[in-house]
Formats: sequence, C-alpha cells, structure tokens
Amino acid sequence: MKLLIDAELKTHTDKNELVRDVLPENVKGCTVDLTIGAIFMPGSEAGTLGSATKPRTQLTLMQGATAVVSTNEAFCLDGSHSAVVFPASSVSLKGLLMTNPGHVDPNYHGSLHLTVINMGSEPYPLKTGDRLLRTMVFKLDGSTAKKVSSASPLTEELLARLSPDFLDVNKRVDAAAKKAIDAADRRNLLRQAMMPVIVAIVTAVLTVGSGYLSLKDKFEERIARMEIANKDLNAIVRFEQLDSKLRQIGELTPPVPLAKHIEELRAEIDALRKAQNASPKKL
Ligand SMILES: Nc1ccn([C@H]2C[C@H](O)[C@@H](COP(=O)(O)OP(=O)(O)OP(=O)(O)O)O2)c(=O)n1
Repeated sequence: MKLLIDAELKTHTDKNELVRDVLPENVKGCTVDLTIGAIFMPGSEAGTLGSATKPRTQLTLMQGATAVVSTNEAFCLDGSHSAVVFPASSVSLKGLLMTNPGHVDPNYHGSLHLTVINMGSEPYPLKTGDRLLRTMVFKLDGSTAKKVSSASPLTEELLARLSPDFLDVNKRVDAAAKKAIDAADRRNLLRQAMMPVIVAIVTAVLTVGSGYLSLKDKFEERIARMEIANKDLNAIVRFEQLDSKLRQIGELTPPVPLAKHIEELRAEIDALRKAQNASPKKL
C-alpha cells in the first residue's frame, strides 16, 4: 500500500480522477483539502432554507448547534484506491467538532456528509468553499472486488434524526424551565387555595386564645377577690371572738388578774392588725 504524494495527487485531481472538483491549491504534501459544499440544518421544516432539498451556502453555527455539511469535492475511487478523511486541525482548534470523519472505501463515488457541532465559545461561521477536511489517498497493493458504492442522499428523515443542538440543550433547557414554571404555578395555586383555610385557622386560634386569656384574667381576679374576702371573714370572726371575750371578762367571778386578759387581748389585736395589713380591703 502506498500513500499518494502531491505530484501524484495533482496528476489525478487535474483529470478529475480519484477526487473530483479539487482546487489545485488544496493539494499539499500528501493530502488534499476538502471544502464545505451544501449546509443543512437539522430541525428545519421540509422545503425551507436549510432543509434536505434546500441547503444553505452559509450559516452561523451557534454554540452547541449542529449542522450537516457535504463536501464540495466528490470521491471517485476505483477498486485499487482508498482514502481516509480527518478534520483540518485549524478547524478543530476553533471548536468545530466532526462526528464522522473516517474511511472512504475503494470504489466509493460521491461527496461526503459530515455532522458538525460547534463546541467553541464563539459562533462558528460555516460557508460554502471554506476548508473543512483533509484526506489522504492510498494506492492499494491489489484491486478490491467490491462494486461501486455511492453517497446515500441526505433525506428529510435522516436530517430529522439529528438534534438541532448538541444534547438537545435548548429543548432540555425549555423543558426544565417549563417544569420549574409549572411547579411554581402549582405552588401558587396551592397557596391561593390554602390561604382562606390558613386565615380561618389563624382567626380561630386568635379568638380562642384571646377568649382563654380574658377568662384566665377573670379567674385570677375572682380568686384574688375570694382570698381578700376570706381574710376579711377571718378578721370578722376574730373580732367577734374578741368581743365575746371582753364580755366574759366583765362577767368573771371571782375576777381573773386583769393583766393576763389585757396581754391576751393585745396579742389578739396584733394578729388582727397583721391580717388587716395583708388585706388591701378595709373592713
Ligand atoms: N463522513 C463520511 C464518511 C464516509 N462516508 C462515505 C465513504 C465511505 O466509503 C462510506 C461508508 O463509510 P464507512 O465504511 O465508514 O461507514 P459504514 O460502515 O457505516 O458504511 P457501510 O455500511 O455503507 O459500509 O460512506 C461519507 O459519506 N461521509
């Protein structure tokens, strides 16, 4: 097997052999540069610009966007030649990724179709005639028996199988945004539906709470009043006892020492005073 060099490549390409429609300046060293031909846009409506039947000649490929491009040049290999194609490195360096460069079979006739994705951080301009691929052509040791095969045409169905952007980012972002909006809407609806219930519960709690507090205040006030009344009652009872004792002193025969009774009475009066002081209510 032998890799063809520029002089051999030129001889062939000048006669439209092996690779057709090659510009002389695109033959270099042992390679031939292949350029952008038609540009197709996955996701475009049938019959519109960019669809399988109406390719574009230029397209600004946004970041993450995909396109299908055919080569301007067409292979017309015989049974004893084969080729490999790979991206031009300057194109790859700018972030254009090609998903299907590879092998070109002996006896293959036709242009190539490449799926490209802009992986760069800038929009990538695609234009008919711009350099895209590079090919090396090999002279085989013998001739293969395989019959001529040609490029399968790019159809709307094939184009529809590709996503307009890498990993369907736009669609997924839209779906994620829609999901988030739906969830927010659902939360809002729930909030709106729950609001009257929450208001009713809060009102009920506040009503019961304030009722409970005023009831508690009333109870405490009543207990305080009862305590005072109880102290007052004790004082009245003690006064009555004192009164009856004073009467008894007057009736005692023979009379008991007065000093002892006075002592007892003083103690009683002190106790009464103390009880009176503890109670804010005057008798
Ligand atoms: N980007 C490319 C790469 C190759 N080809 C062409 C040239 C090849 O001779 C032919 C088949 O390519 P492969 O053998 O690499 O692919 P398959 O094995 O899938 O094809 P097949 O099943 O037809 O042999 O397609 C193409 O049109 N576009």
